[in-house]
Order: sequence, then C-alpha cells, then structure tokens
Amino acid sequence: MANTTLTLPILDLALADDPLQKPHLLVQLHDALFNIGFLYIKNHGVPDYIITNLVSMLPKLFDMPLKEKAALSKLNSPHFLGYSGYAEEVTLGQKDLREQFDFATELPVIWNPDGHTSQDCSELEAVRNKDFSRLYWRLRGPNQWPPESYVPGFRKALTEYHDALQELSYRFVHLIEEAFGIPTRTFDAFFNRDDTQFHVPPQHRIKLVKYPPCSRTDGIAHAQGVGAHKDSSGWLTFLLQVEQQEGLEVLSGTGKWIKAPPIPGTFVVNFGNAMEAATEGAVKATVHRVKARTSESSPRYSIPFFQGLPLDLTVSQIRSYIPEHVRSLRQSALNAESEKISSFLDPRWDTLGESQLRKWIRSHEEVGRKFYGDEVVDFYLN
Ligand SMILES: O=C(O)CCC(=O)C(=O)O
Ligand SMILES: [Fe+2]
Repeated sequence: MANTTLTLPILDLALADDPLQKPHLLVQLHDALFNIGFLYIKNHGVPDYIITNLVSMLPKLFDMPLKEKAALSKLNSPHFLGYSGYAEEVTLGQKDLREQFDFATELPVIWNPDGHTSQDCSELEAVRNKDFSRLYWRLRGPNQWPPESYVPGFRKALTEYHDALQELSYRFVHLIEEAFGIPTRTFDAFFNRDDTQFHVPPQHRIKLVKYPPCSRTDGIAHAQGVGAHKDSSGWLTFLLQVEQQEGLEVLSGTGKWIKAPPIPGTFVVNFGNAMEAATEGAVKATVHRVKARTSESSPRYSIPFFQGLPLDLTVSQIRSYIPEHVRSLRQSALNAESEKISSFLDPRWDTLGESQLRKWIRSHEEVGRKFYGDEVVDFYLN
C-alpha cells in the first residue's frame, strides 16, 4: 500500500536569483539529489501560456480519428517517434494502459551505414570527422507531425514548449553543478554549449501521454498505466502532470511506494539512468510508476520532457566529469525492486546510444524488428 506520509520536496527556483537565498536552495537540491532522487520545482520560469497552449491541444490530438493516429504510428519511424496506441507499449514485460505520442527536438537523419556525415547536417560543421555508422545513431531523426487541419497550431505549440523546457533543463543542470561543488558549465559540453563543440547537440524527447479510464475486464491481469521503471532517455526528466489527476508513485529508499500528486505550477524532476551510472549511484534514477485508471471516469494526461545526451558518450566518459567527492556519497543497498530494473551498467551497452536503443526495442519490439532486424532485437531482448 502506498505510504502517503512521506512527501517529496518542492524547490523554489526563484531563490536562485537572490544571492542571499541561493545557498539555501543549493542545500535543498543537494538533499534532493543524494537522499531522495525525486523533487518538484516551482517558479521555474516556463511561461504559463506555453504550458496551457500545449495542454489545451491534448484532447484534440488524442481524439483524432484512429486512421489519422495510425498514420503517425511509430512503425513508420526508425527513431521511435510518433504514435503508439493503447496498451502497445511494454514495461517490465507487461502492457502499459496508456496511449502516447513521442516527439523530439526536430533534427535530420544523421545515421549513415557507410560512416559518412550526412549532407543535411549543417549543424554538424564542428564534428565533421565523427563516424555515424553505429546503429544507435539511427535513433536520431525527424518527428511525425499531426495534420494542421486536425490540431491547428500544434507544431508551433510543441516547439515552443520544447524550447522552453530545453532552456529550463540547461539552467537546472547549472544548479546541479553548483550543488555538486563543481564549476558551473562543466556539463555544457554534453549539450554542444561549450567552446570545443565536440559533441553533436543532443535530441531531447517529449512524450504526450493519455491514461484513459479502463476496466479490469480489459483482460490484463496487472493493470499498470506505466510499469515500474527508471527513466533511460536522458540526463534529467521534467514531468508536467496535467490537472489534478493522481496516479504517479515513487519508490522510496525503504522500498515503500509514495504518492507524487500533481501540484499546480510545478514540474516533477527526476534523474535518468545516465546520471545514476555517472555518479555510481550517488544520485539515483529513482524507480517510479503510474497506476492504471481502473476506477476513474476521466483520463489523466502527462507530458514528460527527457533531456537528451550525446548518444556516443560512454558511461566512463561521463563519469570522468564527476569528482570522487560526489561519487563517494553513494548510499549502499538499492532495494530489491530497484535492482530488478537496473540494467544500465552492463558493459555490453556502454554507450548511452546503445542503452537507449535497447530500451526502445524492449518497449516497442515490432518497431525494432522492422527497422533493426531480428538479430539485433533478439540480442537486446535477451
Ligand atoms: O505519466 C507520468 O506521470 C509519468 C510517466 C513516466 O514516468 C514516463 O513516461 O517515463
Ligand atoms: Fe518515467
């Protein structure tokens, strides 16, 4: 049973602008990073109109005729971008009772099996000598946009939301650097925001999710909105819970599920597998899940933004940015549920790209078989 007595911290980002208050914010952030692994932020600076504009389009987007949604299926996309229908996604071997659209930073295809840089990638001037033949580079590519006639203004609204969340995510990473006690901008290299411009700018991902009301007669024994998981698409996650529909739960260090209800004006922030691996578990990719809406009458919508990282980064490379005094804050004993889910540190998939390709294939096997072939899929499923 969920333990409702534990609550997650709410950090006020406005304190970052006040030199007298900022140290207090950094102490709170340090605690959230090393002891909790999940937090809310308020006064985050993302304009209200950008959020409400996108949110107002969700019902229209999901109410498009099935034929129109199917035309945007992920089965068209080697980048796993587009639509997946109700219960098409799998987590921990079970179907997730949700529908979703996956979008990402709009970028051209970069993968080239011959190892050349694509002509289209003018943004890649600074990294002309990279080899883009590795399969995981195929994850990167353009979106499938819904027709303007069905959801007018959608592409603009999603793009504005993306840009605002990207900005917030970069600001927040600077606060994390301060909380770690390392120079601000240490991680800018990951986002192509430093002078070396060594890395390709990452592709961030945004999911638009609908958890419709459902009944246990759907024939699915263990009803889950999304099963227990760690986020693996990036460095940080910024989750918008739309309106007042509950369902999100977080696994505490003592193995209890605690509720993370929607709080108006906030985003939930949590950390991806890459952060956990880079800090050797000092900052946890905390396990979370969403309960299925079995006894509810209205849908729940949510919008997670996953801050991307360069796909060719290896865990050991990221780790080299994290000083020993941070990694030594590792607390022992991940609980059993958490252990079951941790798969990131397997040396067979040391690059972030490969661990992400594995994750996408495991969640959407059919898409994997279509674009990556049976041999690759069978390798990652086992
Ligand atoms: O819908 C939510 O509140 C959380 C979704 C989530 O954790 C995910 O998609 O990774
Ligand atoms: Fe998640």
